[in-house]
Amino acid sequence: MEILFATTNKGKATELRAAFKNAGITATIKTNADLDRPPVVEEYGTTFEQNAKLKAHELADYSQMLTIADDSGLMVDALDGAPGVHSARYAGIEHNDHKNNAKLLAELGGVPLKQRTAKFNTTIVASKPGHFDQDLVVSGQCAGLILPAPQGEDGFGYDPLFFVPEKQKTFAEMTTAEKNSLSHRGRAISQLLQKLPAWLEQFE
Ligand SMILES: O=c1nc[nH]c2c1ncn2[C@H]1C[C@H](O)[C@@H](COP(=O)(O)OP(=O)(O)OP(=O)(O)O)O1
Ligand SMILES: [Mg+2]
Repeated sequence: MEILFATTNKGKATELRAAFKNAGITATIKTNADLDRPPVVEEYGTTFEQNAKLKAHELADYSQMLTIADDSGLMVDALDGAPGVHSARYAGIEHNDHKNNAKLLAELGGVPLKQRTAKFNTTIVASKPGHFDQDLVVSGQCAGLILPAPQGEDGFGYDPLFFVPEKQKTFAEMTTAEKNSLSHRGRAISQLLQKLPAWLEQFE
């Protein structure tokens, strides 16, 4: 089986491929980087589900492949749920992981650790070209704390700031397998893998 993962984020692709492999699924996962001139999707939705559908539908139309997309974000309680759906462009137009992390630390300046609670969400949509009314939608969440300084070198995005109390580690201090075992994305992927076989049967 060949699946397009409609993403420009290499970290997401690494995690999804590892999770599929760990579950014994021998699918070939392509991403936007494997396509010739893939469209750039404007993520103007107000929910994770809307943005995941925008990405899945545009790339499914373009590639005519079975396509999945992931829209994720970090909700920080002390910031009333920000950056949320705006997590990728938190630092503005010329955003990158480093600038986004710096902005998050600045916004939380002085807030004590106990009040730095946060939650990650991933929503994954699976879409079949021509059948967007039958999208499969799954989600996963993970609770943690935003540290006052980065810790760890692995992962991507906000990983060095996201501390998981049960493990006493940030996501950036975990292997891909360990992060997948408890992360928002790992949980969403396990939901996806549970539901995918029955969902695919509808189209046979
Ligand atoms: O596990 C994660 N650990 C740390 N940070 C994370 C994670 N998952 C998403 N993030 C960050 C990356 C991006 O700043 C934003 C999601 O934005 P989001 O639009 O879903 O992803 P993206 O623009 O990086 O890639 P794409 O839309 O092409 O799939 O939250
Ligand atoms: Mg994005």
